Amino acid sequence: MGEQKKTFQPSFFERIGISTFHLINRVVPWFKLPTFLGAINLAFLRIELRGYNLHDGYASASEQGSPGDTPMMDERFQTARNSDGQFNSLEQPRMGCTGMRFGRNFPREHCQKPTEEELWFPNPRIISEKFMARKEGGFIPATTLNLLAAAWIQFQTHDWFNHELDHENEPHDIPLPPGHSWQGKMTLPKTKPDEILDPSDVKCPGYKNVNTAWWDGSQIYGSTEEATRALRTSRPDGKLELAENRTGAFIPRDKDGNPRTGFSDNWWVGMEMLHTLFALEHNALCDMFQKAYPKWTGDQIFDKARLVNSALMAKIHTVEWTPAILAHPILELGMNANWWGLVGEKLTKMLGRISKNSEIISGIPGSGVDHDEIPFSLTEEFISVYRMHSLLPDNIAFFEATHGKHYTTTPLADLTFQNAQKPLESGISFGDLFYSFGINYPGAITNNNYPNFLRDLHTPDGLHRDMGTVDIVRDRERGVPRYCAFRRMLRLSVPKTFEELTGGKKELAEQLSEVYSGNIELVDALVGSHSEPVIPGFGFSETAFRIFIVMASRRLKSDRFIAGQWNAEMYTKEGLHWVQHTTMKDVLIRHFPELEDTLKNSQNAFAPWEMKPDSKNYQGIETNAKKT
Ligand code: HEM
Repeated sequence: MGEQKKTFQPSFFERIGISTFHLINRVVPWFKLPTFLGAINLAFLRIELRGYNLHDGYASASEQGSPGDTPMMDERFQTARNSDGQFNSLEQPRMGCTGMRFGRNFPREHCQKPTEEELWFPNPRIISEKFMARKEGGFIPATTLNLLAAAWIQFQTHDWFNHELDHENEPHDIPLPPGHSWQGKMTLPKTKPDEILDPSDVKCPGYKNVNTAWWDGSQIYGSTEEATRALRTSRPDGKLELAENRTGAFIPRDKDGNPRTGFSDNWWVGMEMLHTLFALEHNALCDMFQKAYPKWTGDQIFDKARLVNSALMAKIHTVEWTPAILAHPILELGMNANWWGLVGEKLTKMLGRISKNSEIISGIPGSGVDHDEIPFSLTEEFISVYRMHSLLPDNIAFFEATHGKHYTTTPLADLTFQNAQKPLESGISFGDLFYSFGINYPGAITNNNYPNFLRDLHTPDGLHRDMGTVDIVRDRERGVPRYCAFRRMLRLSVPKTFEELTGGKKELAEQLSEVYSGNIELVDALVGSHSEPVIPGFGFSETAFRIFIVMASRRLKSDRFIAGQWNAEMYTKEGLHWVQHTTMKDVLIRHFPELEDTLKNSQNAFAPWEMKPDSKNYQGIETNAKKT
């Protein structure tokens, strides 16, 4: 690979910072530095990566539209999120919209459509069997997290992205190696490429995001204005429609039994819980606004409640979920700094922003929008690193929330799609469900930890997929570079041997070498990420983490409603206070007060909750495992 070109030039001061940390990191990696210095190191690393690792999915920025070709017909969207994602950027109103292409973290010439040989070698089904399949009784729990953390990240990804599949043309016919069984042929619809707008799209096709790319709660509000309208009540109260039965409120169903919410694919009990929770939070916000502003119309109430609810989810993700899964003091400081700045939460809550524009001193919200010269989109590589299917356990153990009595343990496979409400039907309440998720472990993101039901998954659209195979095929199909190239372009060291890749795990190195014919350059990004040694406290690889460094802050920094008009004029004083003073724990207790006692000592709602005495008697691996 030749020298990578930068898409933007850091300032003189930033270049000095970057070079200084390069020198320091030759001796000490960032994660071994004292906490404060480590956080500064990450801040400069982020600037460096922004220069190299942001690339538009279009050959021309004109695809982002202009006020001339995409006029704002309704002034409402100056101060409200548009469900199609339009007008977040007033200058380039189609940016981040439903149906816009995914971008790239690597130059497009390095993300080309594979040849048939490249697509199928080594055979993705063999990879799934060798490196993904969970062995019988071999669930590897992530003991620093709870199952809510797994459900949360799927819930968030449903806000951010979804690829469109091509159900009309010939599907992939995945070659099955001799002796490997599957019911019939293993076919998979191809990812639908966008039309060719430029000659470069032939070699590197663009793929569309059918969700808005913004952090706008589209998983609960929908990704079109029409979808949003259909989810609201017919009353002028700004609320989302919820159904009600003796167990409380829940997401209503359409005539075919599908959940009526913004994004209902890949539904299971975890989605049922989080969609319900944040629909309830939206409705609580509506009550608050109606009281504070009795003259507001239903639209005004809805718009502000959505703004606040979306910002709250972004904040919970930034300062709670991320430090839980990347449990390292530098990340704790760094992620808090993304929201509150290095001056910290207390001072920012008390005084507001003390630095007008510095995201480092006072955090990203309100620091000013900056796309780093590349139109905002989420990227193919961002999706690739969120392929975290191994977070899902085989079974979920259910308990009663107040005393902790064990009810039952159910295979997760029996709690998906139409069966997501099964526990509620058997008398387990939402409060019980949250308590149970609070003490169940998710799976660790590592080799051989895919739940087997996902490797034999029948979805309501009639498809039958091995998600291990699919995860590999999708990355290759969409031109995501393989592990070594991926690391090289993220300016990380590249292993020369399989043993170096696995951090000295000989047996794994041998298996990888065998499957990848001794060619380390062929190792898939996902397999390499699952095989490398992890930084202490981290729930996923450093390779994946580099993509997060760039993208986690970008989602905030590009958003007009977060980095831009982050003020009481946009959010109201009550709305801003709601975002800044609410945590995941508060949301849970607001809607399920029975959880208050359990959560009173919890520092982070995504770490295992304190168990009630009766739950401690349960011996299953779901809640009881040797701490790692
Ligand atoms: C019971 C739970 C789940 C089910 C049934 C499920 C199923 C699926 C299916 C069917 C797809 C589309 C596959 C294709 O491309 O043909 C998919 C994609 C994906 N899933 Fe899951 N999944 C689940 C949980 C999760 C979790 C916990 C995560 C963690 C973040 C996750 C992350 C992803 C990602 C990143 C994609 C790619 C989306 C895209 O291509 O745009 N999933 N999943």
